Amino acid sequence: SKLPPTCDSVIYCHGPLLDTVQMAGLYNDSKTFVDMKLKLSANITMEHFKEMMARTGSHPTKADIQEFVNQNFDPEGSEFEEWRPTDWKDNPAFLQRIKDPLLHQWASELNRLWLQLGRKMKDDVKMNQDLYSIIYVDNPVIVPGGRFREFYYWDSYWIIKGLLLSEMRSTAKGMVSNFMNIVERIGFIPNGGRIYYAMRSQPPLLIPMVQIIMEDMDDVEFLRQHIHTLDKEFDFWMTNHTVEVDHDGHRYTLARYTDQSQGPRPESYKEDVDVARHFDSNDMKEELYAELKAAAESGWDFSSRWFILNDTNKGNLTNLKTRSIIPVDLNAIMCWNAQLLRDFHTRLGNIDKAEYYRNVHARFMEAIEKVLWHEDVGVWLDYSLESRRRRDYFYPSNISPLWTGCYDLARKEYYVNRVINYLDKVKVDIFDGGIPTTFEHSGEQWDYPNAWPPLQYIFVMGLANTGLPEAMRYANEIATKWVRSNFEVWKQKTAMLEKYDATIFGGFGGGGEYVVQTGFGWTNGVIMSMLNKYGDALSAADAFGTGAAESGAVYGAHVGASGVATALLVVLASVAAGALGHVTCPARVTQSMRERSRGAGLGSRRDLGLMVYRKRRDYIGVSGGEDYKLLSRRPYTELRSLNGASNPRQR
Ligand SMILES: OC[C@H]1O[C@H](O[C@H]2O[C@H](CO)[C@@H](O)[C@H](O)[C@H]2O)[C@H](O)[C@@H](O)[C@@H]1O
Repeated sequence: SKLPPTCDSVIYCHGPLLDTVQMAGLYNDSKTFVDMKLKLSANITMEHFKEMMARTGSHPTKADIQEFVNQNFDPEGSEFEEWRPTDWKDNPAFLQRIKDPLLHQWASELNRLWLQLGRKMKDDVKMNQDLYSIIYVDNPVIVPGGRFREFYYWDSYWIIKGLLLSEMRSTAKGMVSNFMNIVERIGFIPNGGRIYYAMRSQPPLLIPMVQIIMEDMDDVEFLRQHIHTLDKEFDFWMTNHTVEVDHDGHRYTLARYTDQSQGPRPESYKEDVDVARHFDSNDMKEELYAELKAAAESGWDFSSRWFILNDTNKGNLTNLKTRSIIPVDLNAIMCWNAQLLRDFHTRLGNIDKAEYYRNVHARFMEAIEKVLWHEDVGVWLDYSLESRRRRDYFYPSNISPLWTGCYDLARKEYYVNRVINYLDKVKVDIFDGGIPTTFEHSGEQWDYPNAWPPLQYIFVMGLANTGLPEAMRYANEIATKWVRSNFEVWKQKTAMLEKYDATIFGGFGGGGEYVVQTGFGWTNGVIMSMLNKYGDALSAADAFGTGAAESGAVYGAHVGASGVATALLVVLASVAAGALGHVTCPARVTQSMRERSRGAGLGSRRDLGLMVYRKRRDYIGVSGGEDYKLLSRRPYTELRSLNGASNPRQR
């Protein structure tokens, strides 16, 4: 049977008007047109469109189409009025936790950015919803920024984290209340706050949003008032997104992203139609559109993570098979949701419901363990429904069960040790600008070399939450790089970006179908969270006076006193304790580091140059500075290849 369009509107979601305007390519960004406001009703606008088509013999020029749009639409952004969040304050308490004066000042400026990202809708939107593509909500929201002028579902989790640190409780709660209202009206939360997003969702983080609101405010009445809405959203995901997976003679229920609508994405209409030209039949084009929309639902639009070509992740957008992949992170989130709902219902005294969710949680735990965990690889991996095989590629989401606590906590050491070994093997900690999204250079924005804020957060907090020293050190190291690299961009541009470049210290993200956006909601929330967690010890630059990991991201072992003698003692003690494989100071490498350091103006450091070779990992620790630190974990070979080369960080 025929699927419905992305929404009913013949202006914003389907039909000849949308097709004519979007295919004319009037704007650099296809989203511009579908965010415009109608001057008159949809019916009258359609009459004007038909007249224009008749006048031009159904072959309007670009100028004819531009004139039609100018005469019938107001510019994008017409739905908002001036708004200053009433709960904004200039000195929230979390700032006091940040000791480094530069980072403290930066955090204070980030706190100020909420003032630029707040949006309140005009009353006219409520009264004349048909003239707008924006979905009306009662409470003002904080948007991501740039072209993203409406709420985004999963972005809002990190935005709300930041708002709570900024003590903007009423704005945060208002956003969650909007979501509750939307679930009641629409049945689930759309990808973003526009009607053209209303047939797909995004990673389901409403229930965790309520959890962080509860942690902050402990408002049981709020929970009681909305618990049924949370049940409803969870049901939506269970009903529409789960599949049965036969594995090793057992049947498991797991979730995946999908789409049940017809046609290209209205906000990227031309882009989608152009990719669909590779297919002849309408059915195949529709299959592609569904895969594109399912990928958008995942939040990773687009990525080689969703390509299947001969059971690999090679290819391009024509190879998208999002609906055939069971993603680790979605299932980790579903499992977490079930656990939180169990906790919420227990708190409210709803014993039967709590028992129901205890069961659902247990089933997700088992399915994640049996289908997605791999003892031999030492991590969780996405699963292909096509080949019934795991997809053994690195993604930060591979470790998301650590973040959501969806693994057997009684065997925590086992899982965490395996995961750390895995991370050492894939060597994702060698980059100066954070953890890359994948190792594939596809040109898509959720691929190498881009590094995305939510993924850094999931990665860092996942490791840190385990409470185990090696994992916490790893988390600290990545958080340090991320904060410093974001700060470097801020120093250059006074801007926060939606994504960065993992391979370049202070590098911008790129690729995909639109230019990198600034603002930026989740980026600010993630940095605030990291500064809140690590700000008591984190500095804007390391002991060498640079922020780059090249000269050493802080590894974490800060060992007082000074000098090589102390350092050696510490190293030997570490070896004795089994932390390092063996110690050697290869003269050639030591010499080259000295030269490089001198080149960087660091030659006067009297104790610079001790090298520690970590055999187990083939990584090197570098000592330096007044205090001894174990620093970079860059591979030995990479340090060698950097010898004498110009600084690769400079663009
Ligand atoms: O217009 C193209 C796509 O834009 C959005 O995706 C990207 O931005 C979102 C807001 O920051 C973010 O949630 C998403 O992860 C990004 O990939 C939108 O969500 C897509 O649906 C849309 O097609």
